Amino acid sequence: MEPKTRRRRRSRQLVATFLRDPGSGRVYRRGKLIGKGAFSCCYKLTDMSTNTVFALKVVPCSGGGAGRLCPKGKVEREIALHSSLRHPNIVAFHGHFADHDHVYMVLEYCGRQSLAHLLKVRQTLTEPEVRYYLRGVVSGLRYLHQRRIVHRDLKLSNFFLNNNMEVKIGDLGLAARVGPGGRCHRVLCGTPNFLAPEVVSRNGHTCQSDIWALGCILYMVLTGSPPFPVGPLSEMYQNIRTGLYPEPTHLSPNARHLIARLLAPNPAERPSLDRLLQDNFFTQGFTPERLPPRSCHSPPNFTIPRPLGSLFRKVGRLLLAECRPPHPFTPKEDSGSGAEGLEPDPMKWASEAPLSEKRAPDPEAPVHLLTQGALRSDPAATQDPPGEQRPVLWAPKWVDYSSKYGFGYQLSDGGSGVLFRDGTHMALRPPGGQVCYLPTRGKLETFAPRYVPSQLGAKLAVLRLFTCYMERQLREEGPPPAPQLPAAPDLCLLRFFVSPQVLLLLFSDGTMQASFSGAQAHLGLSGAGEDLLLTLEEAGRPRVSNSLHALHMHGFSPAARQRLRFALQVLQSS
Ligand SMILES: Nc1ncnc2c1ncn2[C@@H]1O[C@H](COP(=O)(O)OP(=O)(O)OP(=O)(O)O)[C@@H](O)[C@H]1O
Repeated sequence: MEPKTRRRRRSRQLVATFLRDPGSGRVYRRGKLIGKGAFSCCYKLTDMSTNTVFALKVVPCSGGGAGRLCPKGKVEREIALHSSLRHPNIVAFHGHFADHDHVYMVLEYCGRQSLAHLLKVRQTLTEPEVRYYLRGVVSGLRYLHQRRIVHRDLKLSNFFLNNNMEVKIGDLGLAARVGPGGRCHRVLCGTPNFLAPEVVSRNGHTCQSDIWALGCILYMVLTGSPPFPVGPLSEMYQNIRTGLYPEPTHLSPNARHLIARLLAPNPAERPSLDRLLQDNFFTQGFTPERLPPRSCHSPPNFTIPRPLGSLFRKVGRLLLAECRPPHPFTPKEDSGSGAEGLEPDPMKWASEAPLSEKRAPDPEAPVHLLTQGALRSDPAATQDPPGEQRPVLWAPKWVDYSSKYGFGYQLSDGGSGVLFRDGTHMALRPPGGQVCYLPTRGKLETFAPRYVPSQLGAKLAVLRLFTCYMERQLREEGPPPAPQLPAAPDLCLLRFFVSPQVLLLLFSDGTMQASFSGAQAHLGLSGAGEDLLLTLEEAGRPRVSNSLHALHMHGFSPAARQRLRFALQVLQSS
């Protein structure tokens, strides 16, 4: 017997290296063999005049060709149907021609093969990836169904991926238009363990039979195995008819619920494509806008999901840019005297140039308070928000008087603090008003209010004045803040950045706060490690906190994502 490799090489040579489409006059160069199917082979193909790369599907139409002979009429039906379609999530059909031995279809080249190839490497996919791929598939399938076309062979190997990881439904060899009753001929075709109960029972394919296949696919990509494993046909078909599959208990409740909806034995109970996208599985989890090519080999890293990663990089840059050498604190005439000398002109408080433009302060320059603000701290929530309700410490009010004294803030636990121009920090801690002074980082001095040393009197006066001002002048809308865990005595503000649109604060416990004046919104990152907590708050909406671990598992909701995008836009323009 001839060695296998030699036989394969010879059958491949049967497809010429240069091919001319007599209809268009285009000349193509055949490239390497991509793979072989039951009735066809697929090659890489280059248009000689434009260098565009395509996939060439070659179907033999006489004995001795590239593969098994295709049933008569099948390829013509495939061409007639596929060539009429144009959609970003369907493999594009660019042309066809034939010679004595073969029919050639010039198709869009999908350089990253198919989801079947990907799953073979990865074993299972993460929920955000599955949402991403399914969104594309649903979009392509909706297009087909709107044209009364059922695919009838939806499976992972027919979901192709181009170089940009965009998913494309391909192989329309079994696709057919449904008749007036919404059904195709009552034939048993497709991949056996993805067949819907009505197809197994020979009641014909409908659009809902494709939806069933999506259920099988969802199950398979999340668990790594099909819901109805190949086995004795009668047993498998019985399980399909009754919708009996191993319960994937390790999946999220939303994933399990959607699988159950899709694998409803009664086709009428399966969701439509539009309803499918409204399922909690889609609406309560984050869907990446694109996936990196490396996700073909390993799970993409959603630990800091987009756009959060970019946002924190930007925050980091802005805060570092604000990092100036400490400047001596010389209140001179204001020293120890209390409020009068410091009382700023309220008209000037918000009228100066943004701090992003400011230079190192000139001691002789007139004193203006540059920026001030207040954010609503606890909007009335009428229902439990998704996510967690852990107490989060943040600064709803602030005063920027850094041109002369420092930056003051009030914390949600009722305490307040000032980061002085000389880099020292002083805070008043509730309930007794204990004074916590940090002359340098890591060195904490605490005093009862009456025993503050006289050399710190000026700073205490500034702190008191700021506190008083924030309490009196900067009113919050809505109810007073909810009770909070008190801040640690050594908590201090490390950095701040103020522009007309945004305030950024970085505290010594790693808490980062970004507050957006126009939208009355704020986001914060607090805690550490697995407990890192992202808090989003917006006027009129309940505050939502999510651990980064939960975001890693389930991703952002669309609303949270939108808020983060907004935050990023604001920061980028700062
Ligand atoms: N448009 C395309 N771009 C890139 N690769 C493709 C394209 N179409 C098919 N392929 C690849 O070519 C190989 C053969 O595909 P083909 O459609 O001929 O058969 P199949 O889908 O593997 O099997 P069958 O048609 O029997 O279900 C497969 O590996 C497939 O991933």
